[in-house]
Amino acid sequence: MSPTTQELPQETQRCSSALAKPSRSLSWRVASNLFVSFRYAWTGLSYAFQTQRNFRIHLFVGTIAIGLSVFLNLSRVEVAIIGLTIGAVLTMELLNTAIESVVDLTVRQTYHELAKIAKDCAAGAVLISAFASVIVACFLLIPPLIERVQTSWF
Ligand SMILES: Nc1ncnc2c1ncn2[C@@H]1O[C@H](COP(=O)(O)OP(=O)(O)OP(=O)(O)O)[C@@H](O)[C@H]1O
Repeated sequence: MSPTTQELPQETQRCSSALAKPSRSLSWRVASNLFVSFRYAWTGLSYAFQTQRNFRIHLFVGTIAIGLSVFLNLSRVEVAIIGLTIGAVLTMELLNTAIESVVDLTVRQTYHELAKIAKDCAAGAVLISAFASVIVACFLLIPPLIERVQTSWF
């Protein structure tokens, strides 16, 4: 049987009532306007760039892929598809970093099976998106690249 409202611990009641409000009163700070929101988002991107080696690798490879697609005169749709896949990989990497931080905040340096599942699944999501982007790049970049090499060499 579920406990009545009076039986719930005070902290749980406080959290429940805070969650019911749209003001997000549980948050330590809420962005006051759109500009401030963008500044926080930039801080997150900058944190990921400085601390996550994989994020830097994906950004580097993505920049090469976009440069190559422009150099090879790919159609606008093809460049857009490549851009979307790069965006997906970087987004997954950021979400992976966010999940890692929340897990570390929750369990600190103790081993927990659920912490392992959360981190492994987040890492798996990055892997899937990276794998998909490699397939897309193979289909869209390799054939015109081979063609370009053949016409310039032979
Ligand atoms: N608190 C924990 N409890 C159980 N397993 C953990 C815990 N912390 C980390 N692990 C295991 O160690 C692995 C590596 O942890 P880490 O925090 O470096 O994540 P990661 O996804 O490999 O990091 P990155 O994306 O930066 O390479 C996790 O995938 C998970 O299997």
